[in-house]
Amino acid sequence: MVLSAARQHLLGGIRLGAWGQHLLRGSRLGAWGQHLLGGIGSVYTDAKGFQEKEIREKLQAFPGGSIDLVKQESGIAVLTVNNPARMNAFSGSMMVELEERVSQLEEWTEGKGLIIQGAAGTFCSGSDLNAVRAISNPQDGMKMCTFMQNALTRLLRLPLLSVALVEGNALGGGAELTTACDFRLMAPGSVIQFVHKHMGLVPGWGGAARLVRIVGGQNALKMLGGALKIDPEMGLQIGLADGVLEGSLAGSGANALLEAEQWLGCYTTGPAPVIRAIKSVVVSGRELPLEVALRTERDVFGTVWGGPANLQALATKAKHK
Ligand SMILES: CC[C@H](C(=O)O)C(=O)SCCNC(=O)CCNC(=O)[C@H](O)C(C)(C)COP(=O)(O)OP(=O)(O)OC[C@H]1O[C@@H](n2cnc3c(N)ncnc32)[C@H](O)[C@@H]1OP(=O)(O)O
Repeated sequence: MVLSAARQHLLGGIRLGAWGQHLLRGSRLGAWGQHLLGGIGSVYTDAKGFQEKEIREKLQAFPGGSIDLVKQESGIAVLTVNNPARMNAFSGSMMVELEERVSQLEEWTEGKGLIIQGAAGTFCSGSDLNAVRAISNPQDGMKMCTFMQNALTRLLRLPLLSVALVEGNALGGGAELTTACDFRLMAPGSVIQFVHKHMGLVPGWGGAARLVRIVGGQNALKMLGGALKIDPEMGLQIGLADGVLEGSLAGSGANALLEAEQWLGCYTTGPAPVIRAIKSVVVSGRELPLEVALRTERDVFGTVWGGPANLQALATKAKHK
């Protein structure tokens, strides 16, 4: 395949999942279509001076907790931020595990949806403050941010419809993590709060850039400037929350998860290639200049046109009443 200089530039740092690699071999897809269907990857690369291995080793020096992934037959995976003794704060090793779980999801070609939750009824209280204290110099802070921006960008670009199931608190980096999902569902009594100003900081995991795209610049300024506690009602009002869990079902982790699965199921019902193509055209529309997005949409369209689901729908003379 011969790539133009511009295409090569665009491709810099992109990691293909297995599906993307498969499509790459002799397919009709353009470069972005290939990447989108495989889950396009990184913002930073070794070539751009990002020493991932070095940062990974540094983060591993701060252990504790885990990031647990369960891929279900239904095509919906559940990712759990698990460090309940610290209200699910992210240790360094959990940051590394998050990146590894994202890699596993990039390889999961049968997947359609993803739910991110915290263990034990609360979402995530951000970075582990013990680790934060140990690396509180600008160089190390920027390295950690680079690593997390990469992981969260790849997470948001997965060809899966993703939802953050927010129970309890999503604070600091935890609030940023909610913005790396397509949707946010809030349980009664839950709070999303960018506490960064109170810590003398701004978001660094890409949370500010994503927040502006979700709620607009005005609301983002208010949320960051006031370190506002966003409850479910306010979340719905400003478009941060896409739904609020029923009070009757909330309160127990298992029920909240069940409710989130039902909610997400409204959007993930159908064949995986179609659901993944839907996410891919939305990512391209969200992230790319219009002309590139249009070409990508055409290319992704080509993967489903005349495909099994399309032919079956044509054969059954579907009516959409
Ligand atoms: C801001 C930028 C940065 C980034 O983007 O990377 C960050 O995210 S920094 C972290 C920002 N988050 C915080 O500052 C959270 C601080 N914690 C709290 O406000 C409270 O602990 C709260 C509201 C999460 C829970 O309050 P609650 O009264 O219900 O419980 P405890 O305070 O008793 O907490 C239980 C236990 O968890 C420990 N904990 C909580 N959060 C963290 C954290 N982020 N890092 C490390 N440890 C945390 C807390 O210290 C308690 O431990 P204990 O040994 O019992 O004292």
